[in-house]
Formats: sequence, structure tokens, C-alpha cells
Amino acid sequence: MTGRLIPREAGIHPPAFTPTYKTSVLRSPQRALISFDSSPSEETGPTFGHVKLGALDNDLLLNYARPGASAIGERIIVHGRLLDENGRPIPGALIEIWQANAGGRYRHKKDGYLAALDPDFGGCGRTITGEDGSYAFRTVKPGAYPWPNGPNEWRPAHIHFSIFGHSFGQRLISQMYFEGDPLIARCPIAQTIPDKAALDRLIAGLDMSETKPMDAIAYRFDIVLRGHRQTLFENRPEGM
Ligand SMILES: O=C(O)c1ccc(O)c(O)c1
Repeated sequence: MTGRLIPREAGIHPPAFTPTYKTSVLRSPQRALISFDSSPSEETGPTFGHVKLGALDNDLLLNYARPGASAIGERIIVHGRLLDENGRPIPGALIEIWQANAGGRYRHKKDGYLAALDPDFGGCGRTITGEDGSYAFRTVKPGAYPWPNGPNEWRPAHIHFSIFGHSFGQRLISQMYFEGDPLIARCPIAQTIPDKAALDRLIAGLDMSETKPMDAIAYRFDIVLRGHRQTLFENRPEGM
């Protein structure tokens, strides 16, 4: 059964044109947006259940490391659940992450930051959500890094997330921040989000219950795919 894609809530998502985040200026549309009804190309999508992931794909501590080695940095577990706007789990969705290393440097040819590359850290991982929508990664806490948006601007520690839900229109790309980081309040990218509660939902909380004693600290990050569902649920009236 297919259903309409529900448009984004404009008041929650950051506006495209935010001059304090300089690169948004050239990237943002110059004309008013036009809305089209969704069609099968948005309402269908790939299914990932058949994709054979590698055993270490969700383990960034080891997936780029030399045999016997492990990435340098604060060892963390990032876990949570992928939910629809009614709080129901979304199973079988592909979650991909990418991030800087513990020193704040990406393994990317365009990243020339002074911090050293870690030979045992690549910075990319992927996983598929379980039946209960749950997912987990093992990684290092990324470092903050400077960027040329202004004379002295630093990105808070963050992990990039891409989520493929059950239709192409259910794609979400976002960033996860860490509880207690004073750079979040100073970040022009995070501060493009007009709604304080919506920004709070991008901040993972320390989760002692999933921490592995003497091994890794855990953060919980639940992801809610709002308003883009393909499948209609029985208790959800059409058009809601
Ligand atoms: O869009 C950008 O310009 C930009 C710059 C630095 C970042 O860390 C980032 O995630 C985006």
C-alpha cells in the first residue's frame, strides 16, 4: 500500500538560506519552491535486507585498522532506534555514518587540517536497523575542528548520518552532536535550526546503561523520520 509523502515541517527544518553559515548562500534556491505531488519515484525505494554487510561495517574502531590495531581516541558506542513520527520502529533501513578522527581530521583529500591522520581510522561505517528499529556503531569520539566560515570558528564534535528509509522520499541526512558540548551553541550550522527542541533531538545523550565497563562509553541517538512515510498505518487517517 502506498501513501502520500507528507511535506517537511518548514518551521522545524533549518531554512536553506542562512548567511551566518556562509556556504548556504550559494547553495540555497534563488526562487520560490514549487511543490509536486509525490509519485512512484519518491514512494518506492531500495530494500536493504538482502545487502550483505561486512562483519566490521558498523565497527569504526576496527574496520580500517591494521590487524591487531584499533583507532586512536575515546572509544564510544553510538546506538539508538530509528522511528517513524508515531514512534514506531523502522526496520531494514540503511544507516551510514562518516566522521572526523579523534583529532578532528577527516580522511579526505580536501581536508588539510593540522591534526594527524590516524592510520587505523577510516571514518565511515554502515548498518541496517533491526526488527525493533535499533542500530549501533562502535567508533571514536570525533574531535572538534576549525573551518573557514569566520576568523575563528570550530565545529562541535559531530557524526554525519545518512538514513535510507523505505522510499526515496524518506531519505534523511543529518548530523549528531554530543551532550554537553559548549561548541554547539556557537556553531552557525547547528544554530540554523530555529527550534530549540529540534536541535536538542540532534544531540546524543550519555547513556551509562549501554556503556561497556573498562571499554567504551555509550551515547544514545534516536532518529525520527517525520512526515515522509510511504506506508499508511491503520490508525492514521488519510491526509493526516
Ligand atoms: O557545508 C559546509 O560548508 C560545511 C563545512 C564544515 C562542516 O563540518 C560541514 O559539515 C559542512
